[in-house]
Amino acid sequence: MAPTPPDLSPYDAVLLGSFGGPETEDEVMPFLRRVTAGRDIPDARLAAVGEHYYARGGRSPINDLNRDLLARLRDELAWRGLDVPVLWGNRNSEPFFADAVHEALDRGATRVVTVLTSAYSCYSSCRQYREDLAAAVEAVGPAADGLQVDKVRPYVHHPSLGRAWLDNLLESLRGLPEPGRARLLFVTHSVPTAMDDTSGPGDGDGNLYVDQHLRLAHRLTDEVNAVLGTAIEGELVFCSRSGPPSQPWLEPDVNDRIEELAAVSSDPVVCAPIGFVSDHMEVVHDLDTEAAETAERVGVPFVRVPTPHASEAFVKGLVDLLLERAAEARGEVVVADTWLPGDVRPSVCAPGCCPNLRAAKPALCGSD
Ligand SMILES: CC1=C(CCC(=O)O)c2cc3nc(cc4[nH]c(cc5[nH]c(cc1n2)c(C)c5CCC(=O)O)c(CCC(=O)O)c4C)C(CCC(=O)O)=C3C
Ligand SMILES: [Fe+2]
Repeated sequence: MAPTPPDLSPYDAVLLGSFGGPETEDEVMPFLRRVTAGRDIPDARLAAVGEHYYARGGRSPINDLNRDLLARLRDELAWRGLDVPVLWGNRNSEPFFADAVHEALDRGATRVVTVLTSAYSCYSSCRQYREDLAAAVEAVGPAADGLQVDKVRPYVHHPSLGRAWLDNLLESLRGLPEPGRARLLFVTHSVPTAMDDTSGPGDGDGNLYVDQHLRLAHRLTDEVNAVLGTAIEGELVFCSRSGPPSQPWLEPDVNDRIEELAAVSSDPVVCAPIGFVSDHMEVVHDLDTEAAETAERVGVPFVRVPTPHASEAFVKGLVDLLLERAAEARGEVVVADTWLPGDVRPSVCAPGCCPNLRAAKPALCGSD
């Protein structure tokens, strides 16, 4: 019997949704103001982050990486015989979500399925994207009345993401003279503790953001040790804290932890930035530049594990997630593929999940 051909109906367009970044020096300050509008980010922090961008000619790697991801998503969809427009939109730089909505309408789309470059649950990783999608549809006006925008579930649990990280971790560890002596630091973006406390469906205990990272970190550590026959220890650390010093953010900071570890051992630290899917500024600046310098200063070897971006398994997994979402939209019974213990999050967010702690705003892709 021939296998059933993949079916993306009822969707007639795919949207790759991302954070965005500047591409020229002139775009740096407007981008930073857009990202931090209405937030308590000290001026000194903004100036410092501006310098990270200026040191690279004002160009963040994120948009180029997304152009590449877009091309590979198109190839993978075409390879599976799926002929749909694949659009790209960002929260904080061109093409904005509203540009993507215009393009969807121009291409005759009526129902769009979105996949984000953010895999986790919390306000910054999920609801803020949903709010910005709602604002974009609103800004386009009546022309967008017939357009429905859905998204795939937070995909930290998906086996393809886990396996892409596992492959990259094994390759990095095998490059060391004594892999068993490595210390694994799983790195993600710090957020205010209040944002982590309220992350999740709203009827639970919160802390879903940290919990999802811990589950992926544990599984990866176990798999690595099983394959290599080692007893490597892994832990979760954070990067890119901003906010005023008075506001508590998730800790420990990756640099502080490297210093602490160096005080007791000169074993190598292997940093896997599991909070990110590609090498954007948090990775190339905060890890490859800053954390690498910290490690050098305190005398421990530093290795940074490649992000899943370039992995074929990762792109195939994103297409599997789009197809899973389509089957769900058609009312089929879907058993979500998962690599981690604990609940898979739904693709339609619950009312009040991962709340905006400043102001309630309309959001798409939810049941509220
Ligand atoms: C959880 C999370 C992710 C991961 C999920 C996802 O991928 O979305 C993420 C990604 C990113 N964050 C990015 C850039 C920035 N984030 C900032 C500020 C903030 N991020 C926060 C959280 C997150 N951020 C938070 C709580 C703030 C404080 C202000 C606020 O509450 O909103 C600032 C302001 C300056 C500063 O304070 O650092 C910048 C410039 C870029 C682009 C990098 C590039 O250009 O290559 C990317 C991918
Ligand atoms: Fe950020």
